[in-house]
Amino acid sequence: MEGALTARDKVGVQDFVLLDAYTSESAFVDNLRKRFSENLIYTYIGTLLVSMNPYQELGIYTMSQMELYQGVNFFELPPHVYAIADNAYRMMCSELNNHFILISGESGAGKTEASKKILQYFAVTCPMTESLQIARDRLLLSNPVLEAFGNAKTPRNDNSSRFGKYMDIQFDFQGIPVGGHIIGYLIEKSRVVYQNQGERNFHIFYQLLAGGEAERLAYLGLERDPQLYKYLSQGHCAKESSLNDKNDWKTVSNAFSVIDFTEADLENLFGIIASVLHLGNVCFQEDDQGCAAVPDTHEIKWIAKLLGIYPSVLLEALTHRKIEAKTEEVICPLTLELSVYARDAMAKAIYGRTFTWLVNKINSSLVNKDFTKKTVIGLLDIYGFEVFDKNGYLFVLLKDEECIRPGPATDLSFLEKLEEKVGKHAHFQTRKLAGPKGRKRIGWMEFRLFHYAGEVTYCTKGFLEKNNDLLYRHLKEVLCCCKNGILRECFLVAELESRKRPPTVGTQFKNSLSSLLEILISKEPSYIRCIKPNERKEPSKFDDFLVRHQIKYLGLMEHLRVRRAGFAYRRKYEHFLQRYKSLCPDTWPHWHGPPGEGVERLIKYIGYKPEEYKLGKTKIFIRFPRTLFATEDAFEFSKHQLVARIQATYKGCLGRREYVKRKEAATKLEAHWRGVLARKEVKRRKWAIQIIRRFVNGFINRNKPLSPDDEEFLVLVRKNYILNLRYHVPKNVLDKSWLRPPSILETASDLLRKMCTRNLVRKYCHGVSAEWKAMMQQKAITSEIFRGKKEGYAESLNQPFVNTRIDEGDINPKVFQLMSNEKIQYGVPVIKYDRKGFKARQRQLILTQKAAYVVELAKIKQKIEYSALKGVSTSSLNDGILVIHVSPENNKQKGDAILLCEHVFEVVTKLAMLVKKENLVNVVQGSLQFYISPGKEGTIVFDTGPEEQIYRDKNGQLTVVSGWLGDR
Ligand SMILES: Nc1ncnc2c1ncn2[C@@H]1O[C@H](COP(=O)(O)OP(=O)(O)OP(=O)(O)O)[C@@H](O)[C@H]1O
Repeated sequence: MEGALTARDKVGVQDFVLLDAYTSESAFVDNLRKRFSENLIYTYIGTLLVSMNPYQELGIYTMSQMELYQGVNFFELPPHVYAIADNAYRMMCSELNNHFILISGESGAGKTEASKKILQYFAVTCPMTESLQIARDRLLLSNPVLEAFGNAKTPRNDNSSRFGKYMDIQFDFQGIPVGGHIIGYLIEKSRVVYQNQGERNFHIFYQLLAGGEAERLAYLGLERDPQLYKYLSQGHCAKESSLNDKNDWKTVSNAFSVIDFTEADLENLFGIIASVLHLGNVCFQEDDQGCAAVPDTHEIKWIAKLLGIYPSVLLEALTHRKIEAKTEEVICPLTLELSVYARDAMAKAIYGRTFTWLVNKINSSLVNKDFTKKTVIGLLDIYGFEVFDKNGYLFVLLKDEECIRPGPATDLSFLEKLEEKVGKHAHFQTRKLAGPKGRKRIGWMEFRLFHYAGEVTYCTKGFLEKNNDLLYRHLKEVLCCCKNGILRECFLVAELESRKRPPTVGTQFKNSLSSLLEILISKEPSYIRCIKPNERKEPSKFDDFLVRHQIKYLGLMEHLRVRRAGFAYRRKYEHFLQRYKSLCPDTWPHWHGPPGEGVERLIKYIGYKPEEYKLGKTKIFIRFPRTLFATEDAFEFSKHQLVARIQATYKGCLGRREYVKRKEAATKLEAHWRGVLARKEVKRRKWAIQIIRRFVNGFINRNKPLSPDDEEFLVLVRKNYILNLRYHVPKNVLDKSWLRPPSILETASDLLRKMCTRNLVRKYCHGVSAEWKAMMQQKAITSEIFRGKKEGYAESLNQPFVNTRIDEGDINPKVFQLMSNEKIQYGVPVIKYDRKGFKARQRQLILTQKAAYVVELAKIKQKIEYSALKGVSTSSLNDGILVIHVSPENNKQKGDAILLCEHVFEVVTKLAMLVKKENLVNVVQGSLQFYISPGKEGTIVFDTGPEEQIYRDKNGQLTVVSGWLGDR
């Protein structure tokens, strides 16, 4: 596609600057025709775009085309309206300045279409955020609404704009369209009440009738047929096949909802539109006095209802006029003609002001409430110049004078005034001033101007009236008091109070122009010149004459000549320097001298040849586009390097900043941490000092009464002692060991020791059986008897007493036998038990029954108590001799028994326990006496020796030798 496009562009030249015969109008037209025949409707003259209306869809406004032109250098692609839009946009973004695109051309040449294409281009290609989409939609949808109210069908253009329009599109710093502002200039109000043959009123009337819902029409008192309305049918083309009013109504209704119109707004708005239609149908009749009267008030009632006025008040205002005479107000009736004038004036006034209200309303929905700095691209679609047979209006200031002149002013007097003032001007002619030849072509009421664009004849009929644009005060008062919300805003009571004459159309136009100039002067311009190829709106038809005519009055040849002869490009020094300063080290990044000198230095550095440029007072002029393109290319190239450098510098800067930040943070952290550590250390040392001090004090005051200084020390001592004691607690009752306490803990230690012993004893006692207990009691008695008295006692402690111990060997008959063998008649009392009691003592030890032993002893006990047991003797040495002393009751009875006993301690203890006699046991040292029977008494000598023995010595004395201790 692109390739094909490029190939087709070879048809003719795409920039008139490249035309060889650039002074020839024919060559110019030829080039246009050639390209037009190939559907190439756009051609450049330098940066100006010439656009031919193709009157057909060419498929050159697609999304892919928009993408193609986005961000591309102006001359790199074939000429296009998108290239103009993109160029302005990119310049605005890069230079952050304001731009406007001026679109001019005759009516029907394609200005409105071009501005719509530009708007769409921005809407599609500019960056967008979700929140700003609504602003974009409103910008786009404001167009159909404005067109419905401000466009109309004319013979030249089915959708002719009947008002001047300037639209600002506002962009934020990122190039996002964020809002807009529209200025409407001088809507053609006269169209509301009158249309020439082949023309229509504004579209909205027809759209409402064709598309409005039945209920809405009924509410407004309207019928669908536009022919029924005088204001819609004068041009005899109310139903135009090329226009689809029904569909357009839908578009407009939808747009209303997006641009924040409320239901009340719409009711008021269509109330006004319907009122205008009803007004047109109000008919007047002349009464007998020649005054105007309304025979049928049907329409009046509808208007009164829709605008909220009393019908009688409205009726009076349409047929009467208030005249202020000194202090009085006089109401006088109007003639039929003046009533018609008043009616039409009212229709024009309410439509005209409603249109202004509409523009303001749209503006308030487009306003961007963020007040950050915006850059704008303005779109100026200026009125199409129309060359009619009769031109009814010319904006000449001189006219104004005639309107406000005292005395009767007529159209003829105006013409005379013109002749008087500008009659001598070469471009002005009237019938009177024309020569005999020209006179035939010009009427009495006409004058002719020789415009740059061509000759135009103007008719002065109705001139003053149109210029006056007067709405009778009476009607104004009525409208100021009406209930319709929109009209209440449009007609303010303050206006009535002002005695100033309202500005004429001419003055309004003049004012608009000067304010427009002010808006434009601060912006960078781009131009689009639209050309209409034929009058019949036919595609592919190229009317040489018509085109030539437009080329002429659009000044295109002139423009081309200037381009070729002069300098293709001119730029203020500041802007040029600002853009290209990066190309020269002296001007980059800042030039501090005058901008002109900076530019000089810059172009010298980049090597401009003298013939390529000229330096003016404030601007540089570059002769050839190629010079500028080369500079631009160099700039593009340097941009990348610059970007890299800026990026590197910026990154470096960021890096350094980050480094410094981190370093500072690290230093802070370090300092803080050190502080924390130091404080901790100080605290620790302080604590240590205190502890040491207390310990020292503790040592010093160890033997003094307790003082706070010793406390720590004591705590430690206590703690240590207690902890140590854990491991040295005695394990049993016999263990008498105990950890030596420090002096301060002696009392505590004693207590603990007692507790411990008690505990061990309790534990021990719990574990002691009855038998064991009994034995222990016996052992206690043993202790009483023998402790410290008899050798071997300590060793005996470990030997338990056993109830079953007594056997034949226990009370050993050995001694007895020893005695009897020696024929010593020692009698040993034999204890015998029979059931009849203690009867006999036999010389026999008959204790065979172990169990009987105790029993026998028990029995013996009683007997011995009664009878003869006097005591028991043992030696203090380590022998087993036991002598039981008995005092015989008679001579027959034997006395003491001498026994040798293995377990002497046990036996003696048990005996003592049985007998219960105090001091029963006698532990003797050296020897003991015994008595068996008279004459048989003797001594037992106890001795120690290396060997145990018992023997009788020569004297018959019994000697008992016990082993040295340790041997047993
Ligand atoms: N680029 C185009 N492609 C296709 N058709 C176009 C193009 N430009 C204009 N037209 C056709 O020409 C008609 C008239 O164009 P447009 O309304 O833009 O003229 P204009 O210059 O704004 O006229 P006026 O000054 O009367 O408003 C459009 O309705 C459309 O049918």
